[in-house]
Amino acid sequence: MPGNLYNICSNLPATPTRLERLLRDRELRKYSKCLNDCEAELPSSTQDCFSPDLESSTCWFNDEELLEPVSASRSLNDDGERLDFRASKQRLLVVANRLPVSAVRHGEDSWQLEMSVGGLVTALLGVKEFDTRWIGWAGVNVPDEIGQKALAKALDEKRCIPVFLDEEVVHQYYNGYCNNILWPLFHYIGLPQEDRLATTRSFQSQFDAYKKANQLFADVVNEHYEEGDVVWCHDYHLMFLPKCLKERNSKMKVGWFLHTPFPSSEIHRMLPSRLELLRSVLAADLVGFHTYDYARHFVSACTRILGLEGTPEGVEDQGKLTRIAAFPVGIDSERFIKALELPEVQDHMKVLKQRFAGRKVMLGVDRLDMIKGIPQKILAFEKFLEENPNWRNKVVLLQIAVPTRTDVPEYQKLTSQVHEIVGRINGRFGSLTAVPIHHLDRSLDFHELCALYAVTDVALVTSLRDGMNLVSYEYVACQESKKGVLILSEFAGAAQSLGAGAILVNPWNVTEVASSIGYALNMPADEREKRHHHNFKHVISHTAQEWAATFVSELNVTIVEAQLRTRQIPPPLPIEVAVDRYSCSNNRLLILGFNATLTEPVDTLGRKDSQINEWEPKLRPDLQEPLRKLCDDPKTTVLILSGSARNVLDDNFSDYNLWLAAENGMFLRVTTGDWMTTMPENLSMEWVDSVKNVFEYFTDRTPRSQFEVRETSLIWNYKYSDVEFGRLQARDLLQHLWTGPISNASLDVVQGRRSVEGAAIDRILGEIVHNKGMKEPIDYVLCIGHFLTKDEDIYTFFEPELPSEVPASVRPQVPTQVRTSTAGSRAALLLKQNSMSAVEQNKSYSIDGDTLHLMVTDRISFQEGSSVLDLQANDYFSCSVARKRSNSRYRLQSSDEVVTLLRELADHR
Ligand SMILES: O=P(O)(O)OC[C@H]1O[C@H](O[C@H]2O[C@H](CO)[C@@H](O)[C@H](O)[C@H]2O)[C@H](O)[C@@H](O)[C@@H]1O
Ligand SMILES: O=c1ccn([C@@H]2O[C@H](COP(=O)(O)OP(=O)(O)O)[C@@H](O)[C@H]2O)c(=O)[nH]1
Repeated sequence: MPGNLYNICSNLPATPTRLERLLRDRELRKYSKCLNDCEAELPSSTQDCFSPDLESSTCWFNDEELLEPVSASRSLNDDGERLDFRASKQRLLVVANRLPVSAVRHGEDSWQLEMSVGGLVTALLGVKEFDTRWIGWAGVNVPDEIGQKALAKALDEKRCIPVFLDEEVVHQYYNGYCNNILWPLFHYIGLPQEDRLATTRSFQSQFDAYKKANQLFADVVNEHYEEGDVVWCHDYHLMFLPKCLKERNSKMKVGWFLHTPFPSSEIHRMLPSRLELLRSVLAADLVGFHTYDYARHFVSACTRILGLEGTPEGVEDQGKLTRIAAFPVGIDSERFIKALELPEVQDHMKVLKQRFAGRKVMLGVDRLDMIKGIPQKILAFEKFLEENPNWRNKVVLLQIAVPTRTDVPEYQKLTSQVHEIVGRINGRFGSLTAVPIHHLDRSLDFHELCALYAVTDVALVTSLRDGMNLVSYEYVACQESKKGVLILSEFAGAAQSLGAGAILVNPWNVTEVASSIGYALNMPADEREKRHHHNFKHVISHTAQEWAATFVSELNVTIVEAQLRTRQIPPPLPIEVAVDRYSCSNNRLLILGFNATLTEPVDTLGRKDSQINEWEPKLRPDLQEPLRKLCDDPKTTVLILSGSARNVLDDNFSDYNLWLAAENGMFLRVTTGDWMTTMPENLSMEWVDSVKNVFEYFTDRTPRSQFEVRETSLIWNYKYSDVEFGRLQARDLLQHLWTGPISNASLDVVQGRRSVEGAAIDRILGEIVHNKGMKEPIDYVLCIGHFLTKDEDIYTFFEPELPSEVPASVRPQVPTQVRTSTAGSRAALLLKQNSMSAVEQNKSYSIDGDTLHLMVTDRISFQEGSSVLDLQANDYFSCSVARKRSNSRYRLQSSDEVVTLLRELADHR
């Protein structure tokens, strides 16, 4: 989950870390909710917050409830006084293509507002903690001023603000670019197959309209924006919006959330406007997705297509970090549960039960969209009937297919296709008195839908891809008494959350879906109960309210962090001084990066995607001579520290007398010796937090799995979980770890019998000191490299002035056996007794059945108190190469300047 809440101590330091800020926020929310809940128990006269009217059956939410004005959340201050949060409620501008209501015109200045259908609206209507205004399109063309004014007024009562789009823009932007290009592509359906030239032309004009529409949304946001507002942009319709907003006001807090899947970068790269869209989204401060998979795809699109740096936190471009995280949405479960008690809903339930007495009822509720897999669902049902004649008069499928995007030709084709299949099957298996499929081409009101959810035996969700699928959540919420079975597509985001209780299916496999129908219909009561229980627990504890609160909280914290981490551009390295101090010193350590430091500069973006991975760095020829001289100087130790693989360093440096650390320090060797493995032990907190987030996310969604934090490792154990589901989740978890938070970290993931483990160590320095048997302390350190953000700790590792009580978030991670003491302006490196040398920790593997064990052995310890570093502040030079912002003390423009510097040093023995 985003906003990991571990490692929180009660004594918060003066500068709280991100985690601490998030925790405070969450605690405050919980407290506030708790008070609200208590107030809900009081007689209504004592409440000053609005109670939703659930009596309305004509629309989902009544007027006041639609966007409930600020409710009174109360808390106590430190002195026990009551505080009213009303004044401090944060203003939230929700910007989405779709408003929660769609407008129908009844006269020149008269409008009727109807509830919009779709998961985005459902999710956002659950958001009640903020002072919210909703900006969007009312789903209708209003060319005249009188109409626009009247509609704006009607919407204002619901705290909605319209964006007026003319018919042509809607056609090109909404029907065209959004629903005919982005929607199918993001759901892996591909791009439209039309005449090539026509397609190219329409791509361009539709993309232009898309940008224009996004600018119109931005204009309305700007008009209503007040300083301090959070602007939360939603979905694929508004990928261009973050850029438009930030260009106008770089201080605006902008978040963007995608409700659909984000596809693999291989799919995204098909999009002609792939670069522009990614860059525009990255202008946001926080970018959210329903699942880690989608987030990972997005990060890899940014790294592969834009050539940017992916970090565990997000994507970094020239020192600007866009935070990327998973925020799985939920529903307002209480609303559904309470609705079941209402007389209207009870009446509907009674009618339905009578109508289908003696038959099992299966339910499908979808917008009539190709991603929902409606034909596949119906064909599977047909196959089930075909293979199970005994069920033919005993089961019925109710399919609610809400018309959607009806101006898009693909949707029109789908409607005819579905009608045709339903007709054929009803003709084949129906009788004079009953048909096996009841297909409704319309939406239902809230009460009817709740009743349907409550009385049906099986829900069938067969999406071919689906961002989340809230219908599955709603079904579970309404099944507390019946304990019906959920058959759920593994391609819906919800599969990751509800997979423990659902029967997961591949909707393309009609045979599998048909047999799952049989399994569900015959499932014994105790199994149904167990499965339902898992899912119900999840649905009521992961609500839409919590989703929004977490997102906004994370956005606020991201902004504070960005301000904190705004780093100075370091001054140019004073080469003369560096050389002068070098010549005065007796035991020097030179830590040199490789890529972009000792190699020719490479322009990543100038090369094609496929070339990025293939390029192999080569030591600059003009560096060979100075480097050899430096390596041969007995007073100088040279360490090449690189992300490159061992063979790359071997190829370039085998002939030199120096130390090589490959794969970001995972492997180490002196060129006269063999490669050794360094076993990560001291975890960088940044790294650990991201991994914990992932572990927590999966633990939360995999019943009976646990995760454990050990001194040197994190373990996720699913041996008590359902075997199949556990394996499935482990696979997703692993995949996410590899390509996401740990893609660049120095650690190993080990898969044992049903467990996933990771650990990290950085002890290279101790090994060098030990191996060389240094008698004199190191009195000069020069560290230069094009180290990326995640590796920048190397620059501050030796900082003599570093205060010892700096908060963990800004303190460089110092291995436990290597500590800098900060007496005066000197740093002393002490190696403590019983600490292990990195190199003496040898990893060995053994395979036992399907278990891979990893063992660590230690052999050597250092003498207590031996001081190996005696560094004056002015004998330490950390220097970044070709980076705009950095934690280093100095900078060099390019590797050309590195050549100049190393030549000079080589000439001063
Ligand atoms: O606004 P429409 O064009 O009529 O379409 C309705 C909505 O469809 C999509 O919903 C998605 O959001 C849900 C909630 O996050 C999610 O559960 C579902 O899987 C998605 O398909 C679309 O993303 C929305 O923008 C539309 O409003
Ligand atoms: O007649 C209907 C049928 C469905 N829905 C709602 O539409 C949403 C569908 O959301 P989901 O996430 O399942 O898919 P989406 O349509 O957003 O792709 C759910 O909240 C349903 O309750 C509705 O309002 N009226």
